[in-house]
Amino acid sequence: MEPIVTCKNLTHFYGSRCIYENLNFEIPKGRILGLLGKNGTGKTTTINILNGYLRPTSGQCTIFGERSDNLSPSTKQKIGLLIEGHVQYNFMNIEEIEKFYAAFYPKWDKTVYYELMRLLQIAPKQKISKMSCGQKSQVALGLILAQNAELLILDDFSMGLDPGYRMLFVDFLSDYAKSEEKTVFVTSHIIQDMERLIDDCMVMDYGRILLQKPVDELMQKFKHYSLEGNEAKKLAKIDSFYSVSKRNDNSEFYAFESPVEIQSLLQSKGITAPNIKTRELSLEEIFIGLTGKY
Ligand SMILES: Nc1ncnc2c1ncn2[C@@H]1O[C@H](COP(=O)(O)OP(=O)(O)OP(=O)(O)O)[C@@H](O)[C@H]1O
Repeated sequence: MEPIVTCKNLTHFYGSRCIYENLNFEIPKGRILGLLGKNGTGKTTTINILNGYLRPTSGQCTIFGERSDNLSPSTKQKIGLLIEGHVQYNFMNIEEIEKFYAAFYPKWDKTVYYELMRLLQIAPKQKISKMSCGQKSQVALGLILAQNAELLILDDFSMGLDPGYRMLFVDFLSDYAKSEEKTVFVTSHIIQDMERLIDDCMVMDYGRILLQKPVDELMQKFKHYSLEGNEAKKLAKIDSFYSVSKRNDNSEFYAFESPVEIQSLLQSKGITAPNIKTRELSLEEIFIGLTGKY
């Protein structure tokens, strides 16, 4: 089956500044892809290209088989898009805004909207103007889900939500996407949320893509290693090691290799490490290990 989203050799420059070159990825039907990157690495740029708001400098992006910069109205209807996070019609209440939006979307499914509102304890008569920033985000998310789109593109979906509501929403979205076979592309700065939600991840650094992998594989293979003594200089010369540093009397690094492979790599570089320690990582720690602390 053809993937829902296909990006081939996507390259974008703002003026002479390269955001990235030759980005290739696909999102098969029913998968959730998370785009992770530090501030200003190009996540919103990618979302704008996907939505056809921005034409890439070169390369091509297709959605449901059509070029993203020339989508037909019927294909646009299949895409639910969260860009700003907030609903604008402050004078309406929860029920009124649902009815208003329903008129624009032929496949509108109010059940999912009211289910989410109930879970988040937002009453039907509650006025949007009297809601907090986080509550408004929740309404916006409910309205996106009710569109019953086949592809959901959610930029920074967790903006303004507190930890409890974020977890509620992430679990709700994850169950909903799996049961309805929705395809999802998300960005968020809150990486713990991504760990619970996404199937595949793409990590961006400034000017390039660092990595694309299924999250399970990433979490299984990428580990933190710590060995006694200051060997940071030698370790930094090993290309496959990430974020080599010295901490107190230890040297630390991150790598995809297994402990056995690490031992033989170290031996080949003349480093003896009888007491090397390995630690499994959360997705947030993996992100820091891959991209560095700053
Ligand atoms: N229209 C534009 N013209 C010139 N430069 C831009 C434009 N839009 C974004 N940029 C620059 O391109 C880079 C990537 O921006 P983008 O908004 O895609 O990053 P992001 O990963 O979404 O960031 P954040 O995590 O802060 O939301 C940033 O350095 C930004 O300043």
